[in-house]
Amino acid sequence: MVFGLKITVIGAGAWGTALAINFAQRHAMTLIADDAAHAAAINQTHENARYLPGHQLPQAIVAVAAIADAADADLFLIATPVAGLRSSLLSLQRLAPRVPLLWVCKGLEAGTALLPHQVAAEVHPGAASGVLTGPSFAEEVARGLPTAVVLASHDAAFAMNMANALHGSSMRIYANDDLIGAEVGGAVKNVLAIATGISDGLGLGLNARAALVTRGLAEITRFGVALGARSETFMGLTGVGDLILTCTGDLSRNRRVGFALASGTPLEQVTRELGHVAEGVPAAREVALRAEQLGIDMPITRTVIAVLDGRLAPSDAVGQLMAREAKIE
Ligand SMILES: NC(=O)C1=CN([C@@H]2O[C@H](COP(=O)(O)OP(=O)(O)OC[C@H]3O[C@@H](n4cnc5c(N)ncnc54)[C@H](O)[C@@H]3O)[C@@H](O)[C@H]2O)C=CC1
Ligand SMILES: O=C(CO)COP(=O)(O)O
Repeated sequence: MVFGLKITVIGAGAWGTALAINFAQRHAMTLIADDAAHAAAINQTHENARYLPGHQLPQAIVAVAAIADAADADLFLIATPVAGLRSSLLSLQRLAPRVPLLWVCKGLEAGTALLPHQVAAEVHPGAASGVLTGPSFAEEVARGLPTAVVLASHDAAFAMNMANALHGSSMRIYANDDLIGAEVGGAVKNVLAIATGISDGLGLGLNARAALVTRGLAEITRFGVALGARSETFMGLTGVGDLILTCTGDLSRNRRVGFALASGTPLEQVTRELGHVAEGVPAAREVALRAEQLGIDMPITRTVIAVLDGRLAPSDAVGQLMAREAKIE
């Protein structure tokens, strides 16, 4: 087998592990696990039982416990939640300041409301970088099912080179230079998946879900364009593509949060029992904050926050949206 790049994946959660399985067909993959015990378990069993149980990892994938143990890479893939992005970037800035990097997290940083590329610009501006994002459940990628995603970077040539390098028979990768649009689509669809989870959990029907998805797309587009994105990006994989997947696919953790809230489970218990990150929970407040600063109306996002904060019962949430005055579409 011919190996292309030496790739270090930072974060051996569900998504980092699934991407490592896919890319191991063409590249030499190292996974940074949570700790030494997690790395040892992955290396012994060739399975990541903590985050992606039931999927065999190719023997060639090696897990280690620290970035310093795998700093000699051609490419870094940051696969932590947004909450781990800044610290990962700081480590890379120190250990491998010129090595290209990609992130795959979807959200806005809690406390700063920054998009991932804005965090990267702050702490690690020296390396070529971008986001890999789009409609892609880890479970299906790990099974080798066909998936299409987008590699977006402000540097169009870098996006094309990386798309070519990572592209494979079960993962089609399109290049795009609308980094803002790609990141906004990925961040806000998680909030809307909580909304459709609530609606479906309450049994409000397919009409209500289609309304939430469509009006949600209008919300994403208004927000993204105000931040400098191109509106057509939201008609692509990272916009409507990921929105449909996450709002309707039962593999979505954010959708599952909505379902559990609809059944009356408190948020704290829902997130604890999930065992994985649900980025829509922290992102909702950051999106609303940024939208308010921009003067953008995001009623579905606002309603999701009211439910997350316990100020609005899930059973009243969709009714409240329906009760808004008639307006032009
Ligand atoms: N699972 C999926 O299907 C997909 C996930 N994503 C995105 O990828 C990112 C990671 O998601 P998953 O791997 O599914 O999450 P996960 O919950 O399965 O795993 C998260 C991993 O990051 C580590 N982590 C958690 N908080 C951290 C922090 N503050 N600093 C450093 N490391 C931390 C955990 O220990 C774990 O190894 C999220 O932003 C998610 O939205 C994107 C596409 C698909
Ligand atoms: O981003 C995803 C699919 O594209 C995964 O969504 P969840 O985090 O809701 O599972």
